[in-house]
Amino acid sequence: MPCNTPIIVALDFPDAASAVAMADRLDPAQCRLKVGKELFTATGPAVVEALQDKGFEVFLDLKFHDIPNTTANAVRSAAELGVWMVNVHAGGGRRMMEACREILERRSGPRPLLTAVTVLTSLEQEDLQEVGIDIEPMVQVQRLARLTQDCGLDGVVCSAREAKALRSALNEDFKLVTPGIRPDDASADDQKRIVTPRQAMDNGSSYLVIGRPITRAEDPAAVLSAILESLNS
Ligand SMILES: O=C(O)c1cc(=O)[nH]c(=O)n1[C@@H]1O[C@H](COP(=O)(O)O)[C@@H](O)[C@H]1O
Repeated sequence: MPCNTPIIVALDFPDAASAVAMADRLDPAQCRLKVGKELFTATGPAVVEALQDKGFEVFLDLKFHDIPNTTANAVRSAAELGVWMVNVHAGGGRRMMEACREILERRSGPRPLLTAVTVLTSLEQEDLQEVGIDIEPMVQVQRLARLTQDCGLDGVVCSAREAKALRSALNEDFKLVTPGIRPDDASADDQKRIVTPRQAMDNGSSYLVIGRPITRAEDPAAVLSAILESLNS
């Protein structure tokens, strides 16, 4: 059954067994799943296939950032896995992002959505300053989002705090993928630019990436259902 909700559950687990056990508690009609660096480094592509076999669409979140040739070939390898979405860092620049889009266009078969991370949701202004970026996160996100759209990618990963401003500045179908989502009663953990699920949707997010508030809950399916309900109320 195709998934028609905006929720992407981040499976940040150290091994395939834990990730698959979590997937078994979730419903592919209610969410997509995200495989990131921890899980993929530990297990390789097998876990992606196992999750797909259970009916889930998978966002392969490896945030590629390298020279254009290396990154584009990595994106092609991700596409060969049949994933629904793959991402790169917008900071890799125009030539890198264009090479990634072009390699997907040249390939036959289903094309994953290609998105670019703008400014990580764990960063705030002081963190940017320390790495030589003397502007507010919002300004840097807007700059990188415009560049990403210009390079022909499908969307960006950003905080839902920035989604409202981006939604009005970018094409209607440009995807805004927003992690750093926290229901009112949840701990922020290491996230800084956080937003509630409902507010994120009201701000114009296309997809909400949610990890620990669901995966560390005693009853992950119940938390997911409550979040979905909060979006409909
Ligand atoms: O690309 C991402 O998914 C991502 C980008 C970003 O700016 N911030 C961010 O938290 N993420 C990912 O989103 C997930 C958030 O997980 P929780 O903080 O547990 O909800 C993690 O898997 C992060 O790797």
